[in-house]
Amino acid sequence: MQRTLSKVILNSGKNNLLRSTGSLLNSSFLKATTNVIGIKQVNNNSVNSIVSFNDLNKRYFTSNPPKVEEEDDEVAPDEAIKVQEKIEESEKVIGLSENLSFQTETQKILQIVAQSLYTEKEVFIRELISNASDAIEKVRHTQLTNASSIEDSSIPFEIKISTDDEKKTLIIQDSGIGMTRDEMIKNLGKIGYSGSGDFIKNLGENPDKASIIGQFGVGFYSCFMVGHTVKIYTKSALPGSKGYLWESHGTGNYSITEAEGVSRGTKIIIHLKPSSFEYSKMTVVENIIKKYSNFVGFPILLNGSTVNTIRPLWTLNKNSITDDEHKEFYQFLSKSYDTPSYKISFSADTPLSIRSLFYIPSQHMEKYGMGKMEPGVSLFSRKVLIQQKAKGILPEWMRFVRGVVDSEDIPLNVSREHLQDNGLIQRLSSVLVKRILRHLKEESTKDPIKFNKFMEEFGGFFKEGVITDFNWKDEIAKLLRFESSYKDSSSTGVVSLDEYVARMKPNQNEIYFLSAPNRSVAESSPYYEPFQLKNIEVIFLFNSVDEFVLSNIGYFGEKRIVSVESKEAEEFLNLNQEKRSETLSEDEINKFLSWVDTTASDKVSQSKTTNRSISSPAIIIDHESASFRRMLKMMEPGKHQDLPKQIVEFNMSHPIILKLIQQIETNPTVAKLVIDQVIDNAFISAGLIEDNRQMVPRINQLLESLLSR
Ligand SMILES: Nc1ncnc2c1ncn2[C@@H]1O[C@H](COP(=O)(O)OP(=O)(O)OP(=O)(O)O)[C@@H](O)[C@H]1O
Repeated sequence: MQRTLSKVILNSGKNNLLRSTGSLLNSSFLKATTNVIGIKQVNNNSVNSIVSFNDLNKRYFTSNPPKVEEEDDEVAPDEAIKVQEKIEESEKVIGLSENLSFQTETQKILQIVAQSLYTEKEVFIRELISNASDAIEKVRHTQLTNASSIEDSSIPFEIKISTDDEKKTLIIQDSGIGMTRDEMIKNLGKIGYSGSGDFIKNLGENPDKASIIGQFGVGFYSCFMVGHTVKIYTKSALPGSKGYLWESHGTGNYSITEAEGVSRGTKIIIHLKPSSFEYSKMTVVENIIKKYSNFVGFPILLNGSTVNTIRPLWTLNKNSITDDEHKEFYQFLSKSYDTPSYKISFSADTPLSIRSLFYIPSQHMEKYGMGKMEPGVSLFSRKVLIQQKAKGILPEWMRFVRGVVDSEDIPLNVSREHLQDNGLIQRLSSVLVKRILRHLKEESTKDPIKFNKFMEEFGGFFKEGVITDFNWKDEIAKLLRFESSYKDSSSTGVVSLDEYVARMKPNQNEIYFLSAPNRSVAESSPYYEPFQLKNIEVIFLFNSVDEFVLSNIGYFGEKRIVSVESKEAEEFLNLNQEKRSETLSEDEINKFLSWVDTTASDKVSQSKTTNRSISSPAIIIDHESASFRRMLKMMEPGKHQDLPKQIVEFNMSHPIILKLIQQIETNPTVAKLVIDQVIDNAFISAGLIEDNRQMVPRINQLLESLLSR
């Protein structure tokens, strides 16, 4: 029975046969057989009009139906009809079909969308789910504001998706606001943009069509990228609304037919093109839903099971989210197993609509040389994913932040390639960076120990920020932590620049730092000595990059940041120091200095007396930073950098200098050895000597002369 009727229907691809069988189909016989063979729709069409048959014939035989290999069966079916026949649709069309044309501009845009808008075809699912979610949002809102004005108010808010690998169809159904006949014509028949004519003209041959089109609402049309036929059953939520079938091949026309058995909302049936048959497979669709729409706020049921299990936490009231939920969400986002050290939730309505939730991990892998982290923030618009791990939402140095930003001001089709150049994204980014930095600042005062630990782990990113992100360097500087000479039982071991400034001496205008390999070297440095004597705090830097970071900051507020080895430090110390009472006459001093200039001319550019209270005989001032030298060397490993001559200051009260002066004439060989060693020692204190092996023969000579006295 089934086979016989199928044969009749399947052979009915010929127009006249359809006509001749019309009366046969138009009978109670049909009703009796539809359940058996499952071809309700065709039968229903036929029941109601011969015009519909013609329509069907025209639709499926004149607009390039997909080529499908014939089955090796005596009743080899025409796949186009077979697909149509076997669709399980509870709806029945009633009345005549109304044939309508898409607006001219829409036709052109449809063509472009179907051919070139998206490089990834799979996004049509995202677009349709997004529309479904919007439609449910609208009905929910209407119901919340006026419960009586909703048709079928007991239907649950959900999105149902079903795949049929045999029929090569994909159905997406929502229980949303639906559409009236006029709304369908308005919303689906034309592009919702008044200047679309100009738009098409401008589009012309522009190679970047995707980013231009992305500014306009063309989401629905994306289903024609994968479908040769799209049918929509829809019924508006307005009480007393009729149901309709909208149908098109995405070419110039569409039809609208009244239908019964349509439930509130919209049901889209896509008959897939052979090149897109994969979208009739459940696993393929499931992965796409999880990728793009996992956080849509309504349940998405795929073939009966809920797919989106995670609540869109960023849209919820932050007090309603448990720590466990945060942890689960963070782990989902970051694909990790740790607990985030901070969570930052931020929402705003003006000037931009923003719902965001950020997490800061407890550790990162870059420090293990695992390569640069990918950005970790995904961009959503109304809970629909625009781009995963989007570049440009946060600056690159903030790549350790994981999270979600949802802004309904961002169009779904915003060009991903040009996200960073988009003015809206730049504004969004600016607001978000400010909030994250502000939040971290608050955390630093709330729990300084926890914050310092965090900075120990992530400080490198912030330092990168100071160097690479001019816009935020001052704000970032407030979060940096450094070791310093300051000791206090309540101190956390590190200081912020704000804390340093608060402890500055009344006449101190500069922030002083000292680079050294470790604390003990810093504390025994002759450069630190005068500061220690005067009880002036000095920031200790133990990492070559830190000096570079501080020189990039330059000024912290009004306060200049300078090295203790700088001219500025020298001037400050001079101001704060009584002139040393020299034991030598001016003549003796000048004689000594000119002897140094000639004897050590290979290393000394200028010799002077020092006013610093130091216990060393000599010191180098205003020299090239040792850290910079090390960094340059790291950048150009093979290149030898000659050490320039230095300004050396001598402590004319130091016993070595006093005794040396006495021996310049009487014991010139030893005097030369001594002055060379004194100068080298000053170079060592300044961190400028990279290889001290060259000093060994000289030290041996000195020891020998000492022992032979
Ligand atoms: N599932 C649906 N339920 C109700 N109305 C719908 C549905 N899908 C689409 N529409 C209507 O059709 C219009 C056009 O949809 P389309 O996806 O092309 O653009 P859009 O949603 O306005 O913009 P976008 O490009 O951001 O998706 C929608 O604005 C909406 O009014």
